[in-house]
Amino acid sequence: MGNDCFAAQSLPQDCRIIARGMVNLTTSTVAGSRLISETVHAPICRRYRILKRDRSTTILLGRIRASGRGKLTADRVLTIVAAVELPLLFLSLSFNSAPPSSIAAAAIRPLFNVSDDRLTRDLPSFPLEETGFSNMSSSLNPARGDHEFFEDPPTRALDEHLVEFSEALRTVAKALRRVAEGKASAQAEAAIWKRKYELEKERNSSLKHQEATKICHSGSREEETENLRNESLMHDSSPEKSVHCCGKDGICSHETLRDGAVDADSNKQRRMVTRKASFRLAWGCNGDNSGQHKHEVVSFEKGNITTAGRSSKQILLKWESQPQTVLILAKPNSNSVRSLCAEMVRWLKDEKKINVFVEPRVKIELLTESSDFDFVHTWKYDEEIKDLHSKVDLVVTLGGDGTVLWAASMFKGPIPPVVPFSLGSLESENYREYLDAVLKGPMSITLRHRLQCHVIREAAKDEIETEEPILVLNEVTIDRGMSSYLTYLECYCDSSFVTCVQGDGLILSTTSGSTAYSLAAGGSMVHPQVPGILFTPICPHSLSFRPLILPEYATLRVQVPFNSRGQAWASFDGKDRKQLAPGDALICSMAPWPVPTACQVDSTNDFLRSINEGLHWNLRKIQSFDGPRFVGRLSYCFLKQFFNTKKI
Ligand SMILES: NC(=O)c1ccc[n+]([C@@H]2O[C@H](COP(=O)([O-])OP(=O)(O)OC[C@H]3O[C@@H](n4cnc5c(N)ncnc54)[C@H](O)[C@@H]3O)[C@@H](O)[C@H]2O)c1
Ligand SMILES: Nc1ncnc2c1ncn2[C@@H]1O[C@H](COP(=O)(O)OP(=O)(O)OP(=O)(O)O)[C@@H](O)[C@H]1O
Repeated sequence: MGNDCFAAQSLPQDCRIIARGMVNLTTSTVAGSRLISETVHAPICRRYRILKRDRSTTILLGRIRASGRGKLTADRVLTIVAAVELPLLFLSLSFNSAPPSSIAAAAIRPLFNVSDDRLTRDLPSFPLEETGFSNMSSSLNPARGDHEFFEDPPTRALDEHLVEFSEALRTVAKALRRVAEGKASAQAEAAIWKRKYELEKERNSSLKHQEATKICHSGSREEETENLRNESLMHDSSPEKSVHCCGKDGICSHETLRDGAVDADSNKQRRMVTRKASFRLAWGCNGDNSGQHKHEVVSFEKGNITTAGRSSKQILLKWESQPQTVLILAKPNSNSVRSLCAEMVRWLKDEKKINVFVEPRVKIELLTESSDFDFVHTWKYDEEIKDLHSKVDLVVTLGGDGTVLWAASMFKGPIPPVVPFSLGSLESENYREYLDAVLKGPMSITLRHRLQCHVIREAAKDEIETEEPILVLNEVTIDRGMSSYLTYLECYCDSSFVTCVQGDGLILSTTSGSTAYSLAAGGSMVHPQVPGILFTPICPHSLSFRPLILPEYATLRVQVPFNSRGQAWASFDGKDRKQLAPGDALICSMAPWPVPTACQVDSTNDFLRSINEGLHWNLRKIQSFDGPRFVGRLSYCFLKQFFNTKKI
């Protein structure tokens, strides 16, 4: 429905518009020779009444003062342009004096194409006190209220017609949304296939260079590093030329870097040509550093299904060439972090001969401290962050969990291994030893899965481009924001309806994020290597709404229905809040780029230590024992024996 116009000449003192559905009205009033225009949005009175509700349709009755922000008076001539949005069902006018039939007919005819007779007969009257209009009465039918009016048989016929029309429009809207969602999931799938293709390409090139690798492996590590350096400096070659791969089990990473930028900070103005260090991932048993690669085997022989060996064992990262570039990300506004950062930058440069990147803010801080830090690299424009993953071998974070989240949010695609330095657990004097071990490898890592979120806007349903996907390491939250109403969210999993969330909101969390907001909302704590998506309601207004854990391959859709009383707000790892209007949806699936984080011991040990030390999980006073002595003695003997035989 486009813009329908009607003109109402010689308006009486006050008028009201009753609108069902959403409507934008532009009123232009002529006062003397002046034309005053203003746009009045439908929910101006914010008084909605739900007249009908079923699964697909909710009809809202909104009462709008046509005069909006200014009163209309008899000496003004009013022109109303109704810019009608979906789903407009009904629009009528009523006036406190003068039969309005001709005016209303003029109003309604272009909208609904109904005859004058019908309109005159159907025109309603409403109890005026409800909307704050005093001393107003209908000249047509003063005794009938709006409820009565909507029960009126001829109007009901019109109603049905309009409901049908609205439903047709809703179906079209749904189809368009499905197209947009299809596109979003196709994009995600394309990214996965691209990654697979890249891995396959790397594997093929590794086979080609197997001979070269043999020679490379026969030399010492130092020689290898030296060779690689020389080679990278000598050859301005293509990635394929300079790739070295072992061709063994596991996933190899070989990407070369040609940073053509002139190092402006250096007086030498030399051209920096560095190679991104390659590494190999191997799966083994817990604590087994042999790098044994176990595949999950599901066999089906003679009708018996058996599984042998699980693939998700501790993952080891082995460097195949020495890392040369480290990005240090430091928590702002902390003196201890700042001094540790300066010390670490100097140590990496002087002792390890490693190129260091920091954020522009940190470089300024370092230069304020001493001009010696001009060797430190940084970037000028945010767009340069996009290429950072191809330059950096390792990311070191100095701060807490928030700094790891910050690091993850900087890399909107692949991310190099992250070494988190939590200041509480790792004192500054220990960092050399730990970082030295990490640079040498092999190191245990945890692949922390991220979620990929797409916001699909109802308003942009017919646009080809959707909003950029957002990656989260902890969770995406959809909550009620400032609104005091319950959120009302419809949730679907792979196009199956899951449930409606009525409460403060919903958290879709990764297993890494299971110890963060999801935990506070009653979700379970899940080992980060367990592949899954946590579905945790926030303060649900239901006694039986328990949190769920869904498989990692699920695609979840959270939809704000049209009949939601309030809007919803999505936030990503506690940041970047986005408003979701009725009709908008958020689609969430596992991202193809996990965050590899270095372990202090191994995944399980780190996880259990973090919940015990960080969250004081199940900390309870030990029960006092005052039973008969011999039982105590027995227990003591048993424990003594146990500790003597088992070394823990
Ligand atoms: N009620 C809550 O518990 C609540 C409310 C809002 C946000 N959060 C969490 O805060 C996170 C943002 O963290 P921030 O540091 O930027 O904000 P912040 O500085 O407000 O820190 C929030 C706290 O959550 C902890 N935290 C973050 N991720 C964690 C994880 N994976 N496991 C255990 N603890 C974790 C942090 O250590 C910090 O103590 C959000 O992703 C969300 O999970 C929690
Ligand atoms: N490099 C950075 N630039 C901008 N903001 C950052 C950076 N690193 C961390 N932050 C932000 O600073 C806040 C605090 O960081 P962080 O959580 O690491 O510190 P913390 O709260 O002291 O540690 P913990 O997680 O142990 O409570 C977080 O909101 C995080 O997003």
